[in-house]
Amino acid sequence: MNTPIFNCVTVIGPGLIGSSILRRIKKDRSIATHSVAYDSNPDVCNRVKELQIADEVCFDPKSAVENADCVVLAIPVGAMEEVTKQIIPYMKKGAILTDTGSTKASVIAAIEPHLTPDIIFVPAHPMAGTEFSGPDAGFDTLFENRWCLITPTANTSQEGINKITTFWQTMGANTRILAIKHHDKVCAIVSHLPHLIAFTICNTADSLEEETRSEVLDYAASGFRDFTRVASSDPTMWRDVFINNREAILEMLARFTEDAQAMAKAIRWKDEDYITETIQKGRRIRKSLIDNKQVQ
Ligand SMILES: NC(=O)c1ccc[n+]([C@@H]2O[C@H](COP(=O)([O-])OP(=O)(O)OC[C@H]3O[C@@H](n4cnc5c(N)ncnc54)[C@H](O)[C@@H]3O)[C@@H](O)[C@H]2O)c1
Ligand SMILES: O=C(O)C(=O)CC1(C(=O)O)C=CC(O)C=C1
Repeated sequence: MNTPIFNCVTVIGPGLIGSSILRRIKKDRSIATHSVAYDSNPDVCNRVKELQIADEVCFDPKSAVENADCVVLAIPVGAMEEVTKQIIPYMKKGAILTDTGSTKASVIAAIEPHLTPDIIFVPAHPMAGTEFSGPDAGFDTLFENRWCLITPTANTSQEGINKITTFWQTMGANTRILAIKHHDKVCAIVSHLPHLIAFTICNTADSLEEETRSEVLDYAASGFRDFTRVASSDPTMWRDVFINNREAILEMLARFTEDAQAMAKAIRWKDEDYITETIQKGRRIRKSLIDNKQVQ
């Protein structure tokens, strides 16, 4: 076997994303010879033990990170600062610290001030997931053929970028380097706004008068059903994403609102061309996702 990328990888927060990384390491030892898991919730630690997806489970952050060559923070973006403060004093010199957070400017701002010069920080974000969370939700093929976006800071070394690129590529992902602000704008439109809309449409349906609300549940066709899948995502994760990428999300929401108003006007004035063109654009986007194998 070739030399593994890392001797020891520690995953902090073995939920959907973290447990998928651990499962992939179990399957492919060229990623790491040893894996460690730690979670602030002891029930999660015990479940990871039962599932046997990590070589070692720790119940405190210090012992979890002290032998790691790479520590992956797979926790909600609002918890990044607190956990960084807990682990930095105990990390090995020259170790890599990386994360999977859905927002990047806020995560970097939370982590960077607490770094010591001997730790290499490589921010990353796998564009893969589901509406489920927790250690039971993960699976080893989650990152297969999906993008992982890497957003180096001015201090990230090329060696660190190369290692994390190989780490994600070995887990099946395609990688791309993005500027931090650009990442947050792109994710605001492709991921954060769709979730905001899904949560909101479900709330709107729920606040209808009783008679209509029960019919929503009885007759929900696939259009509404698809929104409910996205809307069943984890509240802590999404609360943190909305608050930590608020500028970009509010900008995309303003643009969306303008376009929705334009569509409303076209419907009011029976502007068939505008309506048809808008629907055709949607169909073209769906087709290009299918062509790029990003949906079945
Ligand atoms: N769910 C997705 O689709 C998805 C996709 C890509 C990236 N992400 C990002 O990856 C991260 C993890 O998301 P997830 O869906 O795997 O979440 P998850 O809820 O499945 O798992 C997160 C885990 O972190 C633990 N945790 C929370 N605070 C902690 C703390 N202070 N110390 C230690 N452990 C702590 C929780 O107990 C939980 O087990 C988030 O930053 C999220 O934005 C999520
Ligand atoms: O596939 C889903 O259901 C997801 O919500 C995954 C999804 C997304 O919006 O695409 C969610 C958050 C991320 O940070 C990346 C991926």
